[in-house]
Amino acid sequence: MAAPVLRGARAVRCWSLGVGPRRTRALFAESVSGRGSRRSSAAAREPRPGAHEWAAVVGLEIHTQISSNSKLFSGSQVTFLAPPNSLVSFFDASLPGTLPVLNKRCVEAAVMTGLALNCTVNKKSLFDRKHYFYADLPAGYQITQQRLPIAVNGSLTYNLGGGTHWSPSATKTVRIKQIQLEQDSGKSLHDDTRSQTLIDLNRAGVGLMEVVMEPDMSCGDEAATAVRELQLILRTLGTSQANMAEGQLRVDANISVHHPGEPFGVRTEVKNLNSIRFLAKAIDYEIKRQIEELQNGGKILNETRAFDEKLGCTVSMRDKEGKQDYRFMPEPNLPPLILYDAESLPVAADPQQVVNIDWIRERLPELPSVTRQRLVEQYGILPEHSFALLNEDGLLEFFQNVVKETRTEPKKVIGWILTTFLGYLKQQNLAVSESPISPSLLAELLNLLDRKAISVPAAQQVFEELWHNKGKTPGQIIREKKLELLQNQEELEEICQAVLDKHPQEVTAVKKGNQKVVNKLIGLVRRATQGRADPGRIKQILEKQLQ
Ligand SMILES: Nc1ncnc2c1ncn2[C@@H]1O[C@H](COP(=O)(O)OP(=O)(O)OP(=O)(O)O)[C@@H](O)[C@H]1O
Ligand SMILES: [Mg+2]
Ligand SMILES: [Mg+2]
Repeated sequence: MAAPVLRGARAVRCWSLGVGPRRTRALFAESVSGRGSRRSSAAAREPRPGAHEWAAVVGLEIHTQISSNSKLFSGSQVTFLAPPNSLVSFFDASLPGTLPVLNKRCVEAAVMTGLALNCTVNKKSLFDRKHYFYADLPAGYQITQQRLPIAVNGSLTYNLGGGTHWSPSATKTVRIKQIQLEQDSGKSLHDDTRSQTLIDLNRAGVGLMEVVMEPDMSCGDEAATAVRELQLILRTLGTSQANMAEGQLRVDANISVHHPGEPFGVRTEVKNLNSIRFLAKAIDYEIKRQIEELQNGGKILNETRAFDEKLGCTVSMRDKEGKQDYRFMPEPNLPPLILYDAESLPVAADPQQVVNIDWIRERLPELPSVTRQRLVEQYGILPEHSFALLNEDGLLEFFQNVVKETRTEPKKVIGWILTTFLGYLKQQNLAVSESPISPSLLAELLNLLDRKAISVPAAQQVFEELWHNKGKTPGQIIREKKLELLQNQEELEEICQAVLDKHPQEVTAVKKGNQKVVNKLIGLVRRATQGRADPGRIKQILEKQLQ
């Protein structure tokens, strides 16, 4: 049962790609009932179930830069935006006679990432040379792990509903085939005015993890959500900053289409996608293009394509038909990479020289999926809110600090954080760390609201003031602007009566049974008190006066 359910759900998500929801549901029903049931001779003449349907298959290769002060095999520094060619050792420039020296920090990062992604970490892995010729690869080969990578057979779970429409059924898992350690290349900068290419080797030799996923996804939205979850995990671990805009995380998307029940189609590979939005767009475009191509009697070539951001389409770069021969060979200058666990660790081992998998496992931080679950249990907030708290850097800490300092229930605090606070930040494009309001100020404001010293609209007004006038406290603002809630019952009763006296028509309508008009009257009283009266109390008084 699992496969058709998944496929149905996937296709629904992708129906904008030309696979309509009605047809998708039909496919689902057919796949279920068709299984194991004998087909009548009339049915046998009908086209096979799924023959007119298309299913898309997506598999990602993700290159992510390891957070480390130095490169994978040399001591050169790793810094973003350093002057060109200022971070290049003799080894990075491939001078003869130089040898690679493996960076332990990069190995630990790959082990940690592998463990967080439920992989088996190989106690022995191997390095290989992958040859290709490009000006920004001075050695003519890249050191990678082709035969035996550092981690294999993992999984990544993500939720398509994420921060808005979370539901258990939108939880998906993609299998991870392997994680391999490899070197990054340099950068080629094309100078069109002088028609020349300039080479910057600062990035040459920086440590990368290539995370290869199995072809388990089926549209841009799934790929985008999976990559976002991976980014969050990498940042939580501290193994990569995974910032796509700075090139620290780059995605190659492999895409094919086929008729359900038939073997997978020929894949194309869209290289070097550097934003989540473009990743989703490129995949959805490519699925649509391939379906159209096949429907028009064409063929899909096993080719490498690029995404043209301006035109929003993919374009052919080079075909893989004559499969590029990378002439893989074992890297002769690096011995097998041996890792240990508590059991295999030699007694006299120098902790500086060995990597102990168990030691790393014990120090894994709380992973995002566990944090979310804890937040839901601890604070009673909705699962989608737990996603939203993790999606913004520093937001969870801010929320927790507010909760610590206020009597207001976390369930109410979350509303202020996700609607008001985040709304203001977004409007001004600010990070949480740049907020003009501290957690204690917001907590103070919520305490006043909790004590019913002010109304909700007045609290919004105080928030606005706090945001724009640094240095003031909620108490000061309330006094200055006279925003205290009207506590005096007699005064409030007088205001209510005055409103009723001024609006005889509304009074008659209510008396005739039109209860909706009461809301209008409450609004009028609120206006008369400049939002300083509690709506619940106004309602009570009005109802009494209208009897
Ligand atoms: N039929 C298919 N449709 C879509 N994706 C596929 C299909 N078959 C394989 N894939 C995906 O293609 C990717 C293959 O990556 P892998 O690194 O193994 O090889 P490669 O792309 O040939 O090598 P390179 O690292 O040089 O790009 C995987 O992410 C896998 O899930
Ligand atoms: Mg690959
Ligand atoms: Mg590839």
